[in-house]
Amino acid sequence: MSAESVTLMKQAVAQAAAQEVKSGMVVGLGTGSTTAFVIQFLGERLKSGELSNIVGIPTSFQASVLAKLYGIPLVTLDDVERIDIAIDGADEVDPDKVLIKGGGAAHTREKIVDGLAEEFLVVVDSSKLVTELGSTFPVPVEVLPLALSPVTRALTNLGGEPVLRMGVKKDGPVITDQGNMVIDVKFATIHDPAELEKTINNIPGVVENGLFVGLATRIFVGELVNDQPVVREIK
Ligand SMILES: O=C(CO)[C@H](O)[C@H](O)COP(=O)(O)O
Repeated sequence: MSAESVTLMKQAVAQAAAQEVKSGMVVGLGTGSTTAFVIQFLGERLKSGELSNIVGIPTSFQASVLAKLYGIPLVTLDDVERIDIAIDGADEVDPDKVLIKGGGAAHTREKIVDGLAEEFLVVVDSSKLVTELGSTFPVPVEVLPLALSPVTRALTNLGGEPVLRMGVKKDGPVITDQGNMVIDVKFATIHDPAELEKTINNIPGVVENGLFVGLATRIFVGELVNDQPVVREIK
């Protein structure tokens, strides 16, 4: 599929998701190329007066920069008692609505914000739908730098193939917004994602992993039908 087609699907699903936000809502702002469009569309709705009085909670430096660019007022978790809706992307979505996230190394803050939201709306293009979790994407694990070696060994002992994520246009590893590193772990199969999520997080030095189990409430999928972008919701 061409890059243009994927962009069309991302824009369509982002537009549909942005319509789910109502005036006065506290909105979790996800990270990635799909949610970048969501933030843009929310900003446009605010500017046109169609939407008013929303505030955003960013899940990353990227989300915060985009929100400021598009005029969405930002607050922190200290300022609000609830998050009405969080809209975020994913790297894989399985039939049970279990996700792998963290392609942008933002899964730690994403899990906090998305997990607190009354509604967590996932926005993906159809390429992210998988029948077997972990078949196309490794599980990202954020780790404190001092614990890199023991955590890597522990992940190997769990049956994974850990690879330290390296920067692009930057020598050395990717550094997260929290100042940590990311190990991408490929598992041959993931039989019990809930158990694996807990087991990985139980390794001393692990901050958070990208398995999102039981958090997504709605999934919007953008796809192309007869070359036209359409959006469907997975029930
Ligand atoms: O989890 C994420 C960032 O940590 C992203 O939501 C995920 O990687 C999907 O990104 P994109 O919309 O660019 O495909």
